Amino acid sequence: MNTQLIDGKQIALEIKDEQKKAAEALSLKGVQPGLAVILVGDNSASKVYVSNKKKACEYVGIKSFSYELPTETSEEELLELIHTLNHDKCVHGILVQLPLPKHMDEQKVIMAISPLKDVDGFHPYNVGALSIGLNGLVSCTPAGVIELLKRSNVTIQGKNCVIIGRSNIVGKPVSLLLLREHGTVTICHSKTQNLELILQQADIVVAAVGIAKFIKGHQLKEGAVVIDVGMNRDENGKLCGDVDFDSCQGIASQITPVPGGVGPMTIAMLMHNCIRATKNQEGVN
Ligand SMILES: Nc1nc(=O)c2c([nH]1)NC[C@@H]1CN(c3ccc(C(=O)N[C@@H](CCC(=O)O)C(=O)O)cc3)C=[N+]21
Ligand SMILES: [Mg+2]
Repeated sequence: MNTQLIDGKQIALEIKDEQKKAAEALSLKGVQPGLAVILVGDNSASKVYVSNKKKACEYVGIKSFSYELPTETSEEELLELIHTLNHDKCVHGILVQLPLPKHMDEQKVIMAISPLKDVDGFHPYNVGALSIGLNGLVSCTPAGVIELLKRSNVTIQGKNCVIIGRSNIVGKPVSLLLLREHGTVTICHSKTQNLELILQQADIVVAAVGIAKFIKGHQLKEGAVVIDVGMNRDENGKLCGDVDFDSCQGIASQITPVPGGVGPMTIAMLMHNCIRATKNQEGVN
């Protein structure tokens, strides 16, 4: 079996180019998409992510409004800023970078964002919409996983899809999206018995456990498609996924690398969500 690489960086670029065209079309109608990005505190990883998101906005033609607040900011002040942005006609998307400092209730903050501007798809309204098949904003990483499969010509319908991990930000929404695409979905987690047996049946594996190189090639069915959502550091401090990439060579039919797989797709789908939110709020196509 010749294992094909799923090039997330390239696919993300294609999506950003599509969104750029969409932004140009909006511009001709006098509409300028706007994204507010809020960063509280000085988590160095968060700073890098936020700057990458702003760069993507610039590339696509979305105006970004940046709010960098000190760690000591009160929850009340943050809620007030969100309230102001909810009513700001120039802002179509609001992103509050997570994690927030410990003295803030993340759920409360997310719930303060207007569901129409919730480009992260984290608001319970959008999560609920996804679960009953309504057309809300879908969380970026899970949407990126589906987009990678579709653009790599992977059939989801009828396939055994095994998701390792049940988090609210990846495992659960990915399972709902795969179900929406008519996959046969199994969610595995730390209490799952006979994981090896379940994995052996998987046509599509989505790994989102947060353990470096947790899944090995010999556990896969021959020809499985592997999407690695993990972002870990290996023993040498190098970025690596939840899948032992090298051991999957010759066994998987297609596989995403880390970095260069799902990560860039998260940002591309954020751009997609910003354009969608803009069209919805402005009442244009
Ligand atoms: N409100 C909120 N929304 C988020 O979407 C959100 C968040 N908070 N907090 C943190 C996580 C993490 N996240 C990533 C985005 C891009 C890459 C990415 O582009 N990764 C590249 C480069 C990785 C590197 O070199 O460090 C890659 O995998 O190739 C990774 C991770 C978004 N998150
Ligand atoms: Mg990610």
